[in-house]
Amino acid sequence: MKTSFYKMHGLGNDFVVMDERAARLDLTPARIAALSDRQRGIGCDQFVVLRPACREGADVFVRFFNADGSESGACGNASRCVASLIGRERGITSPVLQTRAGLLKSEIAPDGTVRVDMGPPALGWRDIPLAREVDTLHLPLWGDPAAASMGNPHATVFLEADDATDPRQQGPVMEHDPLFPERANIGFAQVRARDDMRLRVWERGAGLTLACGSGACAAVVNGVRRGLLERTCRVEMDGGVLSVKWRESDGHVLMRGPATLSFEGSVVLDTYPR
Ligand SMILES: N[C@@H](CCC[C@H](N)C(=O)O)C(=O)O
Repeated sequence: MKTSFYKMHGLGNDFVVMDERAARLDLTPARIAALSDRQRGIGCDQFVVLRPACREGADVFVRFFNADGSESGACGNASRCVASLIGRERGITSPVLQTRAGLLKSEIAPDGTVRVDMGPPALGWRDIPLAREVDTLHLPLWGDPAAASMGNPHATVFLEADDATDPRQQGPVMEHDPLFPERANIGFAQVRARDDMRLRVWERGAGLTLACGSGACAAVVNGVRRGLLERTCRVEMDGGVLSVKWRESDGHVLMRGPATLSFEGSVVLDTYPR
């Protein structure tokens, strides 16, 4: 029996989306990792599963998995993609996504770009989470990173504009540092102006990706906390640009960017190890 999927991306951060709203699929972490494999499976950075919403006001419940099969509470780029999918399916412009990190409101603009309210960041060491009490604005790690959770753990290193650090060297070491009991996504930011930043993100469970939505939100929050950025900032990643605003009135972080459907396909799940 074939199971259909959507292949989508947000600025080149790519996703396989499977729908469990009508019936549960036999998706174990091992099978998700096998399907996410770029040589032996469909291939993606994150694997997204849709379920029926169980919270009042939500249109769909979304679960995010990394390519290694681990689950994450948040994924900014996939949230925009799912919002655009649900918007098209239901003919609505403001889908509400239920996630492990809470309800996320979205707005689809006439040009197809999507704004997602990612909610407020969590900045306390227990909430990120960190293994012990430290100043979350200055972690005792290489590069003096700042930490924040956007529903998933992030640390942002602020590099000089001409710094040649390769995220593939420092990223995996920092992802697995014992200070992060659930591992972490590591952002490498270069502030170019108070409203303009370049960012590369080594993602937990997926490696270096072309863009990371929650990483862009965390980097803006950390840049503002460090006094380096304004609350509204352009974030340029290798896959393109996101616009991020850390709203003063309620502390929510708003992220706007594109959401693209690449193709639809189908796969025989039983041929993948479970
Ligand atoms: N690509 C994402 C984040 C995906 C999850 C992350 N790797 C984690 O494990 O927390 C985004 O766009 O936010």
